[in-house]
Amino acid sequence: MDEVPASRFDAWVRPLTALCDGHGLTIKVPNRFFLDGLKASYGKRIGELAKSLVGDECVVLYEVDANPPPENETAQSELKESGTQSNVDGYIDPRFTFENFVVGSGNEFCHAASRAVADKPGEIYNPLYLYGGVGLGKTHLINAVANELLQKDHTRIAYRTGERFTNELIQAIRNGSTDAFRNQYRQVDVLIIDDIQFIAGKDRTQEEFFHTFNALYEVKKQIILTSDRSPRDLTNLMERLRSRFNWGLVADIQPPDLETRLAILSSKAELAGIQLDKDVAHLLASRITNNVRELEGALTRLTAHATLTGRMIDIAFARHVLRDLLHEEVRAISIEDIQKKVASYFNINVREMSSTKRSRTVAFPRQIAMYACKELTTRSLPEIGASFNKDHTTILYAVRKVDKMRQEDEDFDEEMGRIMRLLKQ
Ligand SMILES: Nc1ncnc2c1ncn2[C@@H]1O[C@H](COP(=O)(O)OP(=O)(O)OP(=O)(O)O)[C@@H](O)[C@H]1O
Repeated sequence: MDEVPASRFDAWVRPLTALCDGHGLTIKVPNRFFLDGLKASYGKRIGELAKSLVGDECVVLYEVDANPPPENETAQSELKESGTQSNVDGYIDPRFTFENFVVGSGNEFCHAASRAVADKPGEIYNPLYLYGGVGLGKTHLINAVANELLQKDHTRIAYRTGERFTNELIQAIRNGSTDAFRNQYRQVDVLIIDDIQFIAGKDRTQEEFFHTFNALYEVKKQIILTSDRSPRDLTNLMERLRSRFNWGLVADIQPPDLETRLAILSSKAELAGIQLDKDVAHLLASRITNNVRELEGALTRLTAHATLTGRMIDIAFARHVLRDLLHEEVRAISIEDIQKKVASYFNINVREMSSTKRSRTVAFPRQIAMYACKELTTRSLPEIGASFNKDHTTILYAVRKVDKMRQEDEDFDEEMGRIMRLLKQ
């Protein structure tokens, strides 16, 4: 109790009930919302205390209590006050903070840009447009910006997914309440839209968003957007929106390298209050390479299995529990396989794949191989680049070029289909 101020003790510790059975500690919490806040604020410390009380092998399990004690509302109201969620229209996830975001290759630029925006919203990078593949931390970063802003002052934030923005607009049109729809967005200091790609191809939504964008931008309110693609690659997007998305800072997030994946695992394990064996961490980080969400999911699965069966998480256990996930990765096609097969298809020497020759007979098959590597393996652009002796921008260029050709040329698309099937055999 000495470690936590009285108000926070009442809010976060008093509503808990704990049960210790000699191997582990089960903590009952009043609800899911409370659980997220508790883990983010005290998960690490609870894990440490449990170990010092019960022993190093102690596993902490959290359970949502079906019959919570009546005084449990304190934490929610405390969260509302400290995080001033009342200034928020939408849900900001309290778990996603800058403190628990691991910075490494692939995300450092997006991280720095997000930090800068959290420091000076509306002033330097407006809009901030973050894009990149699935599960790489975009949502985490934009929530971190929002959480940071909520700590500092009374910034009013609207947080939406592109899908929800669209659905709300459809609803407003149906109800004849488009004015109210418009107004709610124009009164905020920061507008955050996750997965803005969703509005592409939806003319009315784009039109509405265009006006909201202008209204906020003119009065220097911060706009933050995420997408799975760069503005340039968002087909079916109005040109005037595309150009606006480029007015501020466009930053791409790449899959983390091995070192960063290990650091993320260790941070997530620490937050969950578990000790992860080095070899197991290495097994996961080297096999699950381009999606942090999957990496986190693997860790959660391992922990749950270990807790339920009372087993230690060692390599054999991890291989068994995650056999489907790891097996799939083992079977995955390698870059070398692709280089060999594409070279033989086009009748060129496999060494040309990493040579500097630029003649079309060599350069084009090489670009096709680069494209196939991106499509069929889980390797990141820099990793693919290294296998071709090129940097990641050359790979990106090749991927885009082949993609575009496939869209525009039916015969080529058919041939590419054949090549891809061959590569998968
Ligand atoms: N660098 C990181 N440090 C800590 N956690 C991370 C990091 N990158 C991603 N994560 C975690 O991975 C999970 C997926 O991240 P997030 O939801 O932000 O991905 P995303 O890029 O928004 O994906 P999607 O495009 O599918 O929405 C989250 O739990 C997030 O906390």
